[in-house]
Amino acid sequence: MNNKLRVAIVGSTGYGGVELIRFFQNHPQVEITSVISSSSSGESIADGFPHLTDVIRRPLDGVDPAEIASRADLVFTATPSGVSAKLVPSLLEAGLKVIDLSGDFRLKDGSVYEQWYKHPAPSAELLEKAVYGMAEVYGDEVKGKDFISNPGCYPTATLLGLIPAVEAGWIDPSTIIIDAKSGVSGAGRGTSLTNHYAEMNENFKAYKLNKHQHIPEIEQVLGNITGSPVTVTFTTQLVPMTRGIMSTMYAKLTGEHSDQEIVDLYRKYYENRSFVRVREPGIWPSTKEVSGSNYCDIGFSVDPRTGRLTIISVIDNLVKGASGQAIQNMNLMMGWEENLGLNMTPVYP
Ligand SMILES: NC(=O)C1=CN([C@@H]2O[C@H](COP(=O)(O)OP(=O)(O)OC[C@H]3O[C@@H](n4cnc5c(N)ncnc54)[C@H](OP(=O)(O)O)[C@@H]3O)[C@@H](O)[C@H]2O)C=CC1
Ligand SMILES: CC(=O)N[C@@H](CCC(=O)OP(=O)(O)O)C(=O)O
Repeated sequence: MNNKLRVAIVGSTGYGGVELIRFFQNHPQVEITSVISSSSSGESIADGFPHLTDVIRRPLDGVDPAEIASRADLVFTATPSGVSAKLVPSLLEAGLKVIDLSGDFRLKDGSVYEQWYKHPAPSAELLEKAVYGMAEVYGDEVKGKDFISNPGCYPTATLLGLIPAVEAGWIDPSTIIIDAKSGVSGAGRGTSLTNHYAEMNENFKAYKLNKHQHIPEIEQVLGNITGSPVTVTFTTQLVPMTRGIMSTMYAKLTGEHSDQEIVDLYRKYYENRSFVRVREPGIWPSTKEVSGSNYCDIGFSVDPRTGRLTIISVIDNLVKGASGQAIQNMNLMMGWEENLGLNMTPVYP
């Protein structure tokens, strides 16, 4: 008898969706029983993604919560913000466990969501119910739960880089500046002028300055840790590469600490966690060193002249920033080892 967890993917024809499919090929406890599309049901996913030829043989299903519940136990919603907010309530009502990859359920205050996302917020009850699945920080809260809101890509790189120092009180949260860069797959598969090859190749551009929807997510988590409101300066930039996020953070140190002390603090914080790798002093990570993997690599530099700490944190936006982290959350929900199916060595070079 097959005792595998039956999994469905809504938004399977997007970048997050196909990344889930790639990782599930190596997961011993999961069977994909439905790949779902709102626009191409009945077609083969390999029509749009020839790299999935012979990987997924069943045709795409439509978006019907009752039908999904008859085929699967758990559903990933890799759908745009606004879509997840409308769809997830019916999936939960149908009795499915849900892991949502969008930003729709991350912010606990609906009015803050509406201010930054410009869509009607989900109900207060569902915002309360959604567990923010940053496994390294809130893993215990994820265990055994039915509904997880997967963190954003930039917040994942940024928060994993900041939290140990903020929690220890070693940096002043009011001085945090975050300079973040992303590859273009962060914007999804839909084409736009901004992501057009001729616009992005050999180019480097800032966008959504002081207006990015991930600002309140970062501030919500840091505020919960410090116990008082935190505001951050957050700049996002597109770089001409496919995958990867580098988040570079600057903050004032509250006391004197060496690079080695910072490294020791972070190694202690992430002790026994599979996916955060803390670099030796003077060795800083690059995006290629995590590409295709669920790792977040972090490096530091203390500047005794300015009293500031620089933190560099890198992830693959589609893996640790989206689908890999979502699978890590699924593993924790199900009471499995968090790294099940995720032990992928980065693709290098
Ligand atoms: N790309 C990234 O690095 C990250 C993305 N995210 C978030 O994850 C989610 C998915 O992102 P990504 O895969 O990049 O996005 P894509 O744009 O690549 O894919 C989104 C998919 O959603 C499906 N979709 C669109 N409208 C509907 C609808 N009304 N009902 C059901 N499905 C619909 C589409 O497929 P179809 O038309 O076949 O239904 C589409 O393929 C987004 O919320 C994104 O913000 C989070 C972290 C990182
Ligand atoms: C490069 C790029 O465009 N990235 C996207 C990330 C969007 C995303 O992941 O959105 P949610 O997490 O809010 O769902 C952006 O900056 O808006």
